[in-house]
Amino acid sequence: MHIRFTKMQGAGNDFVVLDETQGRLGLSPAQYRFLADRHFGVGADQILSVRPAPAEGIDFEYVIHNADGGEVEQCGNGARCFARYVHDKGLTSKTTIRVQTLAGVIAPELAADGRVRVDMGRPELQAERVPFDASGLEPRRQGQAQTWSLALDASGPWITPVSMGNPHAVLLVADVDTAPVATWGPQIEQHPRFPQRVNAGFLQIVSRGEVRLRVYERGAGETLACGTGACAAVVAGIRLGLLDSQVQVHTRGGLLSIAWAGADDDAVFMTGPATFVFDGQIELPEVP
Ligand SMILES: N[C@@H](CCC[C@H](N)C(=O)O)C(=O)O
Repeated sequence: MHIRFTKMQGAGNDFVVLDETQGRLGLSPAQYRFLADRHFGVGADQILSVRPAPAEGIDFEYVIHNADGGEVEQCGNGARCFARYVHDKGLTSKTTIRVQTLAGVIAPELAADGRVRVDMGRPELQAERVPFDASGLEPRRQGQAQTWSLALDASGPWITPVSMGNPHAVLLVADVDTAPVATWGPQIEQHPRFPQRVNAGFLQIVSRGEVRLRVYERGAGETLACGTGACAAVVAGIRLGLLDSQVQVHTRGGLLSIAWAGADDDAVFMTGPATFVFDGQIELPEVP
């Protein structure tokens, strides 16, 4: 099968975007993995599919597959690229679009400066809803947050579980450059207390309005940036009493601005870049 695609990136988190507004391509998990493969395919952290609106009041459906071929609930950097794609490819003239994801409706908005601002919805901090299995564990309270030990070694790590529609475990580190992302990342991602696996965020507090962040993503490994990871890290940092409501998040691939007013019902807002890289076409192998 021969398909057309667009390569995009948001703060270095890179995507293959597929237009399925005129009909589904019906790709298998192995074909998503092929597209994401950096040696044999195009190369991407996630594959984003643009589908027609599933209901009244919604503009598009946004479907996300990780590089491992699994479908996931949410992707923040992808949401910005999705909005830039549907607007610049002429699929809509709206500058604020309502997008259905597996995790609910989000609302990206194209800003005048070229960046995209996304209402990412409200975070979920109830451990069992992330989901995180805390049975038999004693939490440690810090500020308004609870942290839990994953008992990987004597130091913990102590994590704050947060859902942004997809699951995150946020842990504080002194320096992201020396944090054990490559060793702890996969262990946290696969930890049995996270029944749906998890994205692991390593958060360094620089000041009350500035952090550095590295994320080992579920189904993709460490990426240059993770939008939902940035939202989850700022929510955790605010609840831990360490951050104010507007935070600049430095990732390895760029800067994301996150705002959260701090109450359970408040939505998290993320602003950042969304960049077109190239259009292409590729022959997909017929793999199930
Ligand atoms: N890169 C993303 C998150 C993509 C999904 C994630 N790996 C998961 O499995 O939940 C972002 O920018 O949010």
